[in-house]
Amino acid sequence: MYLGIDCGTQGTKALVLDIHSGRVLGEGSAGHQLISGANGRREQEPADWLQAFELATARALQQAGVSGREVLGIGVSGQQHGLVLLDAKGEVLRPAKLWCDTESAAENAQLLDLLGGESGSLERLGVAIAPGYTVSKLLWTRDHHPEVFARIAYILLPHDYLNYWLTGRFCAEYGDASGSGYFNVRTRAWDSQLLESIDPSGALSRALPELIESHRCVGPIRPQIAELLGLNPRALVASGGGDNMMGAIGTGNIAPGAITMSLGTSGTVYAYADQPRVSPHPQVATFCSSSAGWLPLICTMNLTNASGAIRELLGLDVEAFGALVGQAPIGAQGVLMLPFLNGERVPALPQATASLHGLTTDNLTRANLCRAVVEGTTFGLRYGLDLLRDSGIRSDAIRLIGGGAKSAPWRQIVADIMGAPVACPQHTEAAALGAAIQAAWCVSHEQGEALSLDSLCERCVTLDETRGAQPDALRSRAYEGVYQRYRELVRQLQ
Ligand SMILES: Nc1ncnc2c1ncn2[C@@H]1O[C@H](COP(=O)(O)OP(=O)(O)OP(=O)(O)O)[C@@H](O)[C@H]1O
Ligand SMILES: O=C(CO)[C@@H](O)[C@H](O)CO
Repeated sequence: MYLGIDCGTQGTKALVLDIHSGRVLGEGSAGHQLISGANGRREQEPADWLQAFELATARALQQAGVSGREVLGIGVSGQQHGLVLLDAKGEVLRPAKLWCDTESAAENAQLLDLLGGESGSLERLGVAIAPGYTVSKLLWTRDHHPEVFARIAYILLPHDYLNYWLTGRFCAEYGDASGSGYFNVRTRAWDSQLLESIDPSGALSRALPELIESHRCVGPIRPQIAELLGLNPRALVASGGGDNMMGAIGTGNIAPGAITMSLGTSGTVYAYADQPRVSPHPQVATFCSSSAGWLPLICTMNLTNASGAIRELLGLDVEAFGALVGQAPIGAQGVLMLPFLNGERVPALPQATASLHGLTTDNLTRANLCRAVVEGTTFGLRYGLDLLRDSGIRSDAIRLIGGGAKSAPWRQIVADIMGAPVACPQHTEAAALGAAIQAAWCVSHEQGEALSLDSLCERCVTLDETRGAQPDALRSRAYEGVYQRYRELVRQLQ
């Protein structure tokens, strides 16, 4: 048995994978609190993640009906880019700023200037640092909390922190590290010099963890944590990775050709690449994968947070919301929503606010509002997919995951807007599944009987034939006009 954990924004999900049958035997989840501020602050207490880890694990084991003592390995997936700061004793110094924090957007702009703009950043790091990346949070901490900054002894990403809690070892792996903004994706090494421009004393560079390969284990679980979680004290903890990297493994996206699209709190679209072919488009992030390759990705910051906001405003549950989306026609009778409630990364509009366009007395209906938010958020993903396509990435078929993928009308809208067939894996908790699969891969290496990741994915990732969607040429054509209107409104905002 392998345990896969995904520490996300809204909560932690856990699942138990039987590696021989490739079946998920049980799943569990537990929520997290979000600390929000009007200035774009989005933070979480790492202690919350630990509590949720414990609860979600207990629930998954209970549903699976297996003893935790059967667990041979644990894989952890985490929200990318979050900043966890520890003091010399390994204690958390302050709440973690998250991937969706835009309070530090000004610091990102400052660092981008230092790097010579987006082109300078692309040339030096292989990625153009964007609001939300870890590096800007370090500069923000220096300028807003100098007393905390002075005590930094370890800099970790969320999943690195959970691995540290599990094993007592400070380390990082390439996939998640590549989203830090102080990592060179071509050479797969930290860019310590960039950190020295934030702190010339060199203390930040010294606080960076050691990097390990994706197929390695961090080490055995600490006895007291094994006892707390009711797990096998000999269980090994895998390198783990960022949630998108793990989602790639959990959708079998570990070779060029496939596209994974996630309709979660963030919207992401990503592919696998076996070379770091850096796109000339600064909004395409050529991250490393957590399967020994690269992961060109685009990320939108407004997806189910925006659909959820409209849904809650109208007092609807997800079923009623989906039914209304299905009732409205393509283009929501002229109602178009730019859903940038949280600022936006792709298109690059960190300071943008959301807006509704084209309202008249005739079209202001609940159904049109629901349709407009789903279409508006999906257009953001199309905008990103166009950038990926323009960078030479194939998108013959889309593997759709995340909460929004549970909605049949949304799946059809994705197929029509992207002009590509959509398939959903059996397990939409792809990041937790990917983490469990990666754990089996890492443990097999540790035991000297290396399994191929390919064969593991083939066994554990299956598609759900009942939840696919095919694009329809007529509908796709109808969407093209609406999408061009979206692009024009985005251009005006830019
Ligand atoms: N049928 C549905 N239609 C529309 N939205 C849905 C549906 N089912 C779930 N959702 C939304 O999906 C969201 C959760 O998605 P998901 O679990 O993928 O998020 P996530 O990004 O993995 O979470 P986290 O932020 O914790 O990482 C919730 O906001 C929920 O309202
Ligand atoms: O910021 C990104 C990707 O760059 C998000 O997808 C987070 O990983 C969400 O957890």
